[in-house]
Amino acid sequence: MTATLVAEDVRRSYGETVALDGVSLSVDAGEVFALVGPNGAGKTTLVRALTGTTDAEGTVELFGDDPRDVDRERVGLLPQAFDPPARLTARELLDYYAGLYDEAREVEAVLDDVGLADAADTYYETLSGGQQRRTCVGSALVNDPDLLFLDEPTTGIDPAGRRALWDLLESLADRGTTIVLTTHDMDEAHRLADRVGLLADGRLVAADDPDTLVAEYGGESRLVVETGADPAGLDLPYPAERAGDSLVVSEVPPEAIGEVVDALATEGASYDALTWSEPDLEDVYLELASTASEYGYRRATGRTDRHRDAAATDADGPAEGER
Ligand SMILES: Nc1ncnc2c1ncn2[C@@H]1O[C@H](COP(=O)(O)OP(=O)(O)OP(=O)(O)O)[C@@H](O)[C@H]1O
Repeated sequence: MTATLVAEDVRRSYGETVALDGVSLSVDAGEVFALVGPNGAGKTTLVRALTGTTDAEGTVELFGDDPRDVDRERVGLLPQAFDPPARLTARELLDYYAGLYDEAREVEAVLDDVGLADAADTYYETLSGGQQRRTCVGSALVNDPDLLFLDEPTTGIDPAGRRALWDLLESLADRGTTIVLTTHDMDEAHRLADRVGLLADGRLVAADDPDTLVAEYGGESRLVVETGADPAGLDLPYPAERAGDSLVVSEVPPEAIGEVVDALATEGASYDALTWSEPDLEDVYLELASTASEYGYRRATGRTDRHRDAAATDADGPAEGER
C-alpha cells in the first residue's frame, strides 16, 4: 500500500493552549480514516495542519509533497466552519467553486450526489441548515479529488440525508478516493472508516479498525435490568452491580440471558425492563477519552485522580465529618 498522507510529530499551539501535541499518522491510498475525540481535542486543528491551512511544527506530506505544494486539483476540503456567499443559489455556488479548477465535475451531477437537485435554485441563505451543509460538502467534491478532507460533514443533516451522504462517501471510497473525516457520530465512524483514530488532548491515543478497537477497549456485553433489587441479596450467575435505577449484569452472552431471567424469577426480583447490549465504538470513545483526560491531568499537574477528587471535595466545601 502507498501512503497518501504521512504526518510526523505534528505540533500546534495557540498561545498557552497546546492543540496538537505530537501527532503522527499515515493514511493509505483508498483508505477512509475517521478522527474522533472530545470537543477541543484538536481534530479541526489537525485537519488544518494536514491541509496546510494552518502553520504547524513537524512534517506533513500529501502524495509525497508539502500540503501547500500539492496539486490542488487532487485535494478536496470541507472545513468545519465554512461560510459561502449567502446570496448565491446552491447551483451558482457549486458553479463558482467548480470554476476554480481546470477540470471540474458537472455541477448537476454534484447537486444530485448531495441530494440538492430540487433545491438547486434556492439562495444559500434560505436553504435549511442541513441543505447548507450539503452544499458545502458538494463544494468539496467539485474537483473530483483523490484525497478528501471532511470536517464534521454530516453535522445538522437529518438521518435520511446522513445515510444518503454515507452511501455517497462509500461509493467514493469504492472508487479509490482517500477520505479523512472528523465526526462526533460513532455510528458514522464505525460504518465508514477502515480505521478510526481517537484524538484526546492533542494526542492520537489509539488508531485501528473499529472492530479491533471495540474488542480491545469496548469492555464486556451487559444486561441492564431496571429493578430496585439489591445485587448483594441476589444469587445471579454473572457479576452484577448497581448503576442508578438499574442493575448492570456483565459478561452475559446473548444465549445466557434466559439464565439471568430465570435467576431473577427464582429470587423473586421484579423488574420493569431488560436490555442487553454489546460494546460499541461509543464505549471505546468513553473509555479512551476518560483515560486520556486523566493522563492529561497528570501530565499537566503531576497529580493523580485522587488529588483531583480531593480538590473537587475541597471546592465543594468540607466533608460532613469535617464541619
Ligand atoms: N484559532 C484559535 N485560536 C486559539 N485557540 C484555538 C484556535 N483554534 C483552536 N483553538 C484551541 O485549540 C484546541 C483544539 O481545538 P480544535 O478546534 O482543533 O478541537 P476539535 O477537536 O476540532 O473540537 P470540536 O469537536 O469542538 O470541533 C482547543 O483548546 C481550542 O480552543
